[in-house]
Amino acid sequence: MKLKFTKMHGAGNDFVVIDAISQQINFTAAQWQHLGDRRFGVGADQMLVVEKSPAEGVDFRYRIYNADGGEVEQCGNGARAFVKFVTDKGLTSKRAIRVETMSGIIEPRLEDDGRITVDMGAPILTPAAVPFDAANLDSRTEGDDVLWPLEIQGKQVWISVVSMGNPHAVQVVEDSEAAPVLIDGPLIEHHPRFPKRVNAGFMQVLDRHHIKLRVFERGAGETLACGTGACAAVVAGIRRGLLDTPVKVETHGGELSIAWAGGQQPVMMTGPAVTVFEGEIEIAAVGN
Ligand SMILES: N[C@@H](CCC[C@H](N)C(=O)O)C(=O)O
Repeated sequence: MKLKFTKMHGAGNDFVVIDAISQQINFTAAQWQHLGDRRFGVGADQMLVVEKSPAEGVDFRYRIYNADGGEVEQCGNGARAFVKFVTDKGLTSKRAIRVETMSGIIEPRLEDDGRITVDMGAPILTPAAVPFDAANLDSRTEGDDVLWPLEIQGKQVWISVVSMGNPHAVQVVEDSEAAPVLIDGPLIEHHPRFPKRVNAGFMQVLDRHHIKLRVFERGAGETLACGTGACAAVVAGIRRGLLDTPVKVETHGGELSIAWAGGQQPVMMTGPAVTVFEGEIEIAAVGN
């Protein structure tokens, strides 16, 4: 079939966005991988699929597939791209949109300056719900946070575990540029303590309102920015007593602003969404 798509990015985290209201989409993992492939397909960190929601009072549903073909629960930068997509395509005239994701309903809002703010909901901090297997581990506390020791190839790193609908392991590093993101990232992603794998964040604190962040994403490798990773890092940093809301998050692809008042308050993420080009690609039948 011929698929119409829009190539977009949010702070360099890039997406193939697909209107599944006017097109019938039922791809295999191999077909998602093909779309995400930077040499043989379009190339993207994630594929985003926009659908109508069957739920009352909800405007849309959007589904998220990582470049490895796996469907996942949440994507912060993707939520902003989604808003620009449905607005630019005339699929809604609302500025505040209720959208269903695999991990629940989020509420993005288009700002006057063109940036998008997303209410990402409250962070989930119970290890089992992340999910993280904390059995027989000796944790330590720092501020209000609980840090867990993770063994990776004979060394120990201390991580905060946070779910923003999807799982994150966040560690504080002295220098994010020198951090072993490409070596430790995949080991953390596949660590047996994370039964659904995990996104691995490496955060450098510059001051109480400013961090640098690199994220090795589950199913996509290191990306230029990760929205849920930025939310998880700021939550961990505030709980550890290192940061105060709001926090500017500097990534390799741009800046995000994250605000969180603590506890069960929602994490608010503001940042850009950009359309790169529109295209069409032939999708061959591969996989089941
Ligand atoms: N890039 C995203 C997160 C996408 C999903 C993630 N790789 C996962 O598997 O959970 C973001 O901006 O949040």
